[in-house]
Amino acid sequence: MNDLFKASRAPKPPAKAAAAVTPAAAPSEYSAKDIEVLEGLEPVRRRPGMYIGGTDENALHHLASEILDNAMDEAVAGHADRIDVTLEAGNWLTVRDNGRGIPVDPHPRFPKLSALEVILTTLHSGGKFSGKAYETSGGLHGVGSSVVNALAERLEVEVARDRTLFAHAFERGKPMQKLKTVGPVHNRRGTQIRFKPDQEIFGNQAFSPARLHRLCRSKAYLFRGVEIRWACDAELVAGTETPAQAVLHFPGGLSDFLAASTEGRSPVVSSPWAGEATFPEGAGRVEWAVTWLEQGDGFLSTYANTIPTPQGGTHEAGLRAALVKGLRAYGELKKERRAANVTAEDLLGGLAGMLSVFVRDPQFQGQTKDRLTSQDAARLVEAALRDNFDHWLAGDPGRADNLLAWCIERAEDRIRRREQKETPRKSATRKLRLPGKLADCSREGVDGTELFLVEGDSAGGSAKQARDRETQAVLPLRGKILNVASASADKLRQNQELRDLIEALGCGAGDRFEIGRLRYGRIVIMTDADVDGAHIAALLMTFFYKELPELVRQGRLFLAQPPLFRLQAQGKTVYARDDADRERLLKKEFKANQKVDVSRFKGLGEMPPASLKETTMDPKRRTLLRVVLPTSQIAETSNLIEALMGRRPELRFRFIQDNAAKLDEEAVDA
Ligand SMILES: Nc1ncnc2c1ncn2[C@@H]1O[C@H](COP(=O)(O)OP(=O)(O)OP(=O)(O)O)[C@@H](O)[C@H]1O
Ligand SMILES: [Mg+2]
Ligand SMILES: [Mg+2]
Repeated sequence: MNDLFKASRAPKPPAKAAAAVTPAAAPSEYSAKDIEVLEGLEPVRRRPGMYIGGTDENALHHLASEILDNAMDEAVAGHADRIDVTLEAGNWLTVRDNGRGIPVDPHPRFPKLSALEVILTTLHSGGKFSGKAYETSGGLHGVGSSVVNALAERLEVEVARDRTLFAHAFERGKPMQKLKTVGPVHNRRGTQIRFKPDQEIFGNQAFSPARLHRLCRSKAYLFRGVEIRWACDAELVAGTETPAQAVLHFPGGLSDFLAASTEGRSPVVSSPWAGEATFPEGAGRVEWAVTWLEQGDGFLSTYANTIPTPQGGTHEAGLRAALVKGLRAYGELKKERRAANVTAEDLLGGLAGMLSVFVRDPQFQGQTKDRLTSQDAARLVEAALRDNFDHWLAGDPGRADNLLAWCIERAEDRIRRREQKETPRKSATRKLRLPGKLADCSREGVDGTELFLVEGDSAGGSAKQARDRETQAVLPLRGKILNVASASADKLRQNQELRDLIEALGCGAGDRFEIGRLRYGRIVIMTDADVDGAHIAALLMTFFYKELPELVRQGRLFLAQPPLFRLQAQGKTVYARDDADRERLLKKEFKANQKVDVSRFKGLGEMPPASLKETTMDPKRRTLLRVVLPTSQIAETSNLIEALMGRRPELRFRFIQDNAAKLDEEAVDA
């Protein structure tokens, strides 16, 4: 600060020289006097972006993080075990801890000021530079609390230390008076900071209770030695899911966090990989909890000294390395050559996990700390996790084999997609282009092969796991496909979903249809057992009827019959197609007084792959409906389809239902 002060007094250039070069008041005049040196907290107010990444909602919440991080640092250092976070009406936020309290004695370098005032009004002042007062803190730059102070309309601090309560208040970074000694206190110690973000900087934006509550919850998961009490003005959360009050304390740590975050989603492995380890030579420690999800996207949340690092960094790199190397080594052990193809992307795509490190003297990118850059973290994390992962894999071979098979499948999907992209370039003559989301079967030709058309990516994920990879291919179609009967030929050709479908079939459509190039023996429409599903099935049937009638004529088009209900009682499970079927099965399959557990599938994506296979896909056990158009009725059918699909959308559901019923008599399966 003193250096800066001196710099602002830099000698001015001689007035004469300046006048000789440029006429006074010329617009291009630019000299040393234009160079400003901002003092105290002024730079923070002038350029908030440099300290909190902007002035948007994220930046606003960053203020809360800074204050909470300081309290967490105090807890992680072992001096506090309780933090109260309170959001009041008017956008006032209070964070109170029961730690040591910010020092209030006069600062050796600025004897007229308390350390508290120096901390809050001077950038780069703090107790976390040397690692003496804190071992593994999230704070390191010594700017956090002063930045918050600068950007707060008003900030009030209370410090309870040595049985005395002290108070100090600031407005936009400026002290309102000297530090006040309020008087003696008992049963209280620590720091309380209450502040309201400055509307001059943030406009009308206000703290989001949901976001603050989430933040507090994740901090409590990250450090089991702390209890965070969340409280919020009841009106701010009325009608929302955010509680007005909550006690957040999680002795299970990250494992609890992971369980809560993946509730209701089915994992690939029977139990997560979780644990903790300390780094050698007191360099810190690491805690993690990781699982893999059968469907949908995963997530990896990483933290360093309880600070979220959404852009990852070196700790994440260490985790990736441990996972990939560990899995490949396991593959080698199992003599599974394909494991060598597995990359971090294959492993991480469906991974759901959390990684939290505590390291000394962390390096982050910028004050918002979105990425950890400490070089040694990668090595420390990899070394600590690698052994543990190897043990976990070896400890339960069934679980490890599942994971390996799942990763190999993803690797092969990825390689196939890449090859498909490259094929047209390589061989212009063969011209085999397949849509990226098609999961093809390994057998070639129409003999015994089937293409399943499924509704949406999540059902697609289930179907891919439930299929027989040799003979069954899966193509997920997104959303409602175009209504073919009322769409122009041009529009039809532009529709991506239909183009993908035609590409997958290989035989062209309309006048370019060539049955000899058909790639599958059967095409099976597999949609959810609900109105939407029926609608999509109807649209697809119409499409085949209009564009690929030969396939229908040859009896290659089918409707799958996924169940809507699962009925379970003591070791017995049966599946029902609809309400009537359910009632029938309840009477037929179970005793009258038996307690039967009936669950309804919301969609195919919700069905465990094993059930989907058993009920709907496995050729030995399923029922398929063949779509048949007797030649004599083609003219009539054509009218019907035009009428239903072209102009009367409300009748679509009836159409498919009626037809399904009619077709039932023709139910086939070879
Ligand atoms: N709740 C608290 N309890 C005890 N000391 C605190 C508390 N909050 C802040 N301090 C002290 O004030 C100092 C300055 O805090 P500030 O947030 O400005 O910087 P920092 O935490 O050191 O680093 P960063 O800028 O990375 O947050 C801290 O280093 C710590 O010594
Ligand atoms: Mg801090
Ligand atoms: Mg400071």
